[in-house]
Amino acid sequence: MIELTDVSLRYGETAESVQVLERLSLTVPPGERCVLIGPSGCGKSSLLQVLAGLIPPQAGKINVGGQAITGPRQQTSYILQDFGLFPWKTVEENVALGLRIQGTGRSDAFRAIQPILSRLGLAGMEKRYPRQLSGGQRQRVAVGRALATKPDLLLMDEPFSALDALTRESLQNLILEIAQREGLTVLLVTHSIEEAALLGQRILIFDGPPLRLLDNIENPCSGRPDYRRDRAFHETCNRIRAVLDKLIKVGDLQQKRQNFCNGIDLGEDARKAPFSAEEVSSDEP
Ligand SMILES: Nc1ncnc2c1ncn2[C@@H]1O[C@H](COP(=O)(O)OP(=O)(O)OP(=O)(O)O)[C@@H](O)[C@H]1O
Repeated sequence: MIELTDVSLRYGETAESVQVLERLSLTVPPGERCVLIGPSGCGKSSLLQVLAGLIPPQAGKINVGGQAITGPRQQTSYILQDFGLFPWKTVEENVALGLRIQGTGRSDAFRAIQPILSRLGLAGMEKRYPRQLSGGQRQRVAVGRALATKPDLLLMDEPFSALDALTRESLQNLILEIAQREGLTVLLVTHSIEEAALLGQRILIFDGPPLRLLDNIENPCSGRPDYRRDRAFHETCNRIRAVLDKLIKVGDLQQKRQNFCNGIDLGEDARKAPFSAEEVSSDEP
């Protein structure tokens, strides 16, 4: 179980400082795949980093699996958008890194990761360096490294955004299969509506900063075989899109208001522009 209670985070203390989290509370049950989606800069990555114990919040409590988070936790793995691989380490050294940090000897660690390498289609590539791999293979190494330490919580920050559509799809299927089989709790940040609908049993749509929950969409069919082709999948995509469209509309109107304040645009809609998504009705042009 993940529990955040009244968590606040601010970057910096000057006039330009950003309040990214403001008394944010959130609960994710064990084994749930939860997707976070929202505009760029709203604070999603910051939330993951706080959960990973990489950034201490100024206020509030974070509890993962009954443990208060005050720093990185052994059973939490974190996969970054840029893979986070060490270029000077081979595939097996990169995958075994977490185990080595935990104190496992080199040869034991290499033996332990063999099933994972096979599973990820990386067997035979143990001695290669990241530069000798394709983008999809590099991301599989990152997934392998995250899984090698047998985590119960997997945090992923736009893990597939740099990949081509086919590789992306095959890695989404892989994560889905592993998460279901191992009963992993997953928190995934994405900008892709389809990825959110495919992987998230629950989709949290945020605005910010500070990060604010706009909608919480239950998606119980996620993980069903062939869900991508299911009507329910497209309905979920449309629900997410409708909330995000509303946000974009607010952004556009706020920009017009800003222009109006700066004396650039005297349009009627600028003067009436709302400040938040709640103020925009869904049928507003
Ligand atoms: N180390 C930092 N110091 C100061 N400000 C930061 C820092 N990291 C992030 N920010 C600011 O905090 C806000 C939230 O950033 P964050 O990366 O959490 O957003 P995000 O929703 O993940 O964005 P994206 O989708 O573009 O990755 C942004 O305004 C960003 O500029």
